[in-house]
Amino acid sequence: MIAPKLVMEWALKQRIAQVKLAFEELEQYMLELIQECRNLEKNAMIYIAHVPLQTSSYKTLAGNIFIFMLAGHETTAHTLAFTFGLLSLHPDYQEKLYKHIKSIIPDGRPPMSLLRAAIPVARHQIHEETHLLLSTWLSSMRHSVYSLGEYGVPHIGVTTIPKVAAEDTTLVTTDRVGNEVVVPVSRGTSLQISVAALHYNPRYWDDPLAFKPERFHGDWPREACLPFSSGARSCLGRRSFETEGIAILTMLLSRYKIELKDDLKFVNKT
Ligand code: HEM
Repeated sequence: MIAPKLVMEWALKQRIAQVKLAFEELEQYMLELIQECRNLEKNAMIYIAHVPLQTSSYKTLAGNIFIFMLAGHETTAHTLAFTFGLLSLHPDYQEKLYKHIKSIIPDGRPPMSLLRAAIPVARHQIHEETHLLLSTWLSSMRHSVYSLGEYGVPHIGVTTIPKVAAEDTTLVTTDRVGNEVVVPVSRGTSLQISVAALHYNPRYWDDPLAFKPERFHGDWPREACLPFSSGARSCLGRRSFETEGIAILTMLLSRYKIELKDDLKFVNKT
C-alpha cells in the first residue's frame, strides 16, 4: 500500500507549503504595518516607532501583533456571524431585541453609557438596561462552540482549551449514573478543557441545544460557561470584544433585519 502513503505525504507537503507561505505573507504584512506606524506623524503607537527591526523586541512585537490579529479577529468575526445566524433562525426574538434596542437608543448609535454597560457581563452581572443585549450575547457565546454549518455559519468560538497541570492533583467527577470518579493527574500532564462539552452539558443546562437568552436573566451556572476560559490566563481581549460586539450588534440590528437567504449556494457551506 505504498501509493496511498505517497499521496498522503505529497498532500501533507503541499499543505505545509501553503501554511509556510501564509506565515511569510503575514509576517510581511506585519512588517509593513509597523513601518506604516513609524511614518505616522502623530504616532499613537510610540512603542512601535522605537523598536528596531531584526531584534528580539521586534520579534516580541510581531508576536504580539500576530496573537492580537489571530486571537482577536477570527474569534470576534465568527462569534458575530454566529450571533447573526442564531438571530435569523429566531426572528421573533430578533424582533424583541430590535424593539429593545430602539427603546434605549432611538438613532441606533450606542452611547458610551451602553458600551460601558457591556462590561458588567465580564463580571457575570446583567445590567438592567441592557439585559436583552447581553443575554443574547451570552447565549450566542454558549452556542458558538458548535457548528451552524448547514446554514453557512461555521463554528468557532474556542472549542477546546489546552492546559498543562502545574502540580500533582486529582479531578473528581461523577459518571453518567452518578457514581463518583476520581482521576489522578500528575504534574506536567496535558489536559484539554472541552468547552463544547461543557456548554452543551445537560447536567448544567436545561434543554442545552435551545437558544434561550432568558436563561441568563436569573441565576445561571457561571462555571459551566467558559467561552473566554477562566483564571489568570483567560482571554485578555474579553472586555474589548464585549464592547465591540455589543456596539456592532446594536448598530446593525437597529438598521437591518437579518434573514436567512433562501439560496442553495448558502446551504451546507462549512
Ligand atoms: C469572541 C471573542 C473571543 C473569544 C471567544 C476568545 C477566547 C479566548 C480563549 C478561550 C483564550 C484562552 C485562554 C486560556 O488559555 O485559558 C483566549 C486567550 C487570549 N485572547 Fe481571546 N477571545 C476572544 C477575543 C479576543 C480579542 C478581541 C483579543 C484581543 C484584542 C483577544 C486576545 C487574547 C489573548 C492575547 C489571549 C492570550 C492570553 C494569555 O495567554 O494570557 N481575544 N481568548
